Amino acid sequence: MGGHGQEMAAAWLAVTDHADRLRPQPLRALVAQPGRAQALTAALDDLTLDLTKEKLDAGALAALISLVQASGAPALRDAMADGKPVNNTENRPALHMALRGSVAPDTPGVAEVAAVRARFLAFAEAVRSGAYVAADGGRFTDVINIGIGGSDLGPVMAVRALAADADGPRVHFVSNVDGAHLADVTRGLDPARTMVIVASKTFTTQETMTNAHSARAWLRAAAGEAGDGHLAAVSTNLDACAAFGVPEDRVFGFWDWVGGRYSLWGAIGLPIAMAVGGARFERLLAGAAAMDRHFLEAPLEANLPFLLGMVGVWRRAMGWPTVALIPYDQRLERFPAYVQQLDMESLGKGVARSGAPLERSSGPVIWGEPGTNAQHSFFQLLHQGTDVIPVEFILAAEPRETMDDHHAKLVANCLAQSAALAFGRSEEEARAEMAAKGMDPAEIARLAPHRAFPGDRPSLTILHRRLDAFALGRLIALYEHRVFVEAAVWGINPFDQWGVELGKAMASDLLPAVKGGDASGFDAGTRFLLDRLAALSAG
Ligand SMILES: O=P(O)(O)OC[C@H]1O[C@H](O)[C@H](O)[C@@H](O)[C@@H]1O
Repeated sequence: MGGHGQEMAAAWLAVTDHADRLRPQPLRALVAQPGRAQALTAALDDLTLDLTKEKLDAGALAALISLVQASGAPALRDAMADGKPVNNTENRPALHMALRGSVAPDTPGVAEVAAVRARFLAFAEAVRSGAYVAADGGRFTDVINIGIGGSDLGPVMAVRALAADADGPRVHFVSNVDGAHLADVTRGLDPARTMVIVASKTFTTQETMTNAHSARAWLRAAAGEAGDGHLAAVSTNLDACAAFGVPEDRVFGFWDWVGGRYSLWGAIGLPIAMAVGGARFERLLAGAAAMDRHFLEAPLEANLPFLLGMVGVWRRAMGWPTVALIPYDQRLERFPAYVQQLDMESLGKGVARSGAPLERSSGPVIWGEPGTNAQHSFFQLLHQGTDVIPVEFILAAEPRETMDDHHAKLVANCLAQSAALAFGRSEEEARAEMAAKGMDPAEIARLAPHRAFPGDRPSLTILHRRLDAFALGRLIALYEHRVFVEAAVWGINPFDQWGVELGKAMASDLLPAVKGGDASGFDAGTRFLLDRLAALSAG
């Protein structure tokens, strides 16, 4: 697996040559080239990827396709779908596609997927319908999901994204070990009416277990031991769930071949099913499965995840280290946070699959907030700052809320931003505009440099018909597979996350000292902070 040295070196050289050729070419000129829409857009049904405002052209794209081919990414994709151990540092397959029916059912390890799905969807329906009731015989009105990382971000993102379809209990999320999180979520909730799902692949994560114990105490304070009937668990660690006091019939399992950040398609998705019901959850899976088919079958030049991956590789070749992800969709407000984990935990690596140091930059810094809000805060820097920050816009043609002309305004703003970033406004244009308003010439001269926009800032737009469960599933799977493509080209294993371990281990070591124990073994800086903390909390 992986590319062959010489072929890869030549393919990289071609890509960097194109990057050097295109870097000085203004987007104004590139976008005006004929045939750009044919060469730089692609679609899967209504889902459209517009790369016309990326600093790319057909020649650069062809070089990127050759690079992808030389890297062996298509063969690695097929190996993933076949259940081969593509997660080479943990010696296991990465079979999240099995959770939406996109791998052969006889693939080793996936036999239980459908049965577990049927169980957790039935449980969600029982809570929603009132067939499964609270200790006092009444219905559950609220659900709290306790989990962190992949056991939180997918569900919280999806539940917010699908708010238009929410017809079940209200679903809340607690992730942070900061007691403020649990306190703020439980304040105003009635423990007699609340179900708590403890979601943790390992069932050992400090934050989740701490919150789980406190939440169980909150339930028990209201209903005694019967409060335990309000608990459910999602984990691969069934013994630990039993030890925590959740009986088997309310424990929903998954498998070590699902990474946390790829797990919302299985039982980790229980809070989504609680909020919107099993039928919509199946639509979410169907949307992801449609993207899986496309990823597995479409030719590279028309394959959305491959194209998006190539753009990611291209941006690093151009020297741009960060990406702003800006959904023009309020309900996708947690999508950037979700993609942060998906992308940065997968691609934030400095060594290749072989363990050799990477020769090139790998995953970018991803960040973002929904538009139009972002326009009124950090877009200043995107337009006039000294760094080029590529933007990914996400936009639906149809709103879920038809309210006056809100949606037309949202759309106009999104299109305006990508055009403004690409084309800017020259100093001459700024001057002419001020002159047309009759401004004083000295004032025009003074302000022109401040009112000019350099432009030439790339972006892409992902457009779909409307945000529903199917479209959301498709969009998430698009980003999942894009990460896979980038990892394959850079030669990274995207399925491990050893980089989160060190801080966890140090936190365990520090806990006794924070509680007042011996701190002499720690470094001087840490001892200073421990002393200050002790002084401040005492005083
Ligand atoms: O589901 P859990 O085992 O509680 O893990 C929760 C999260 O914590 C880990 O440290 C990883 O960084 C994440 O990939 C994971 O999703």
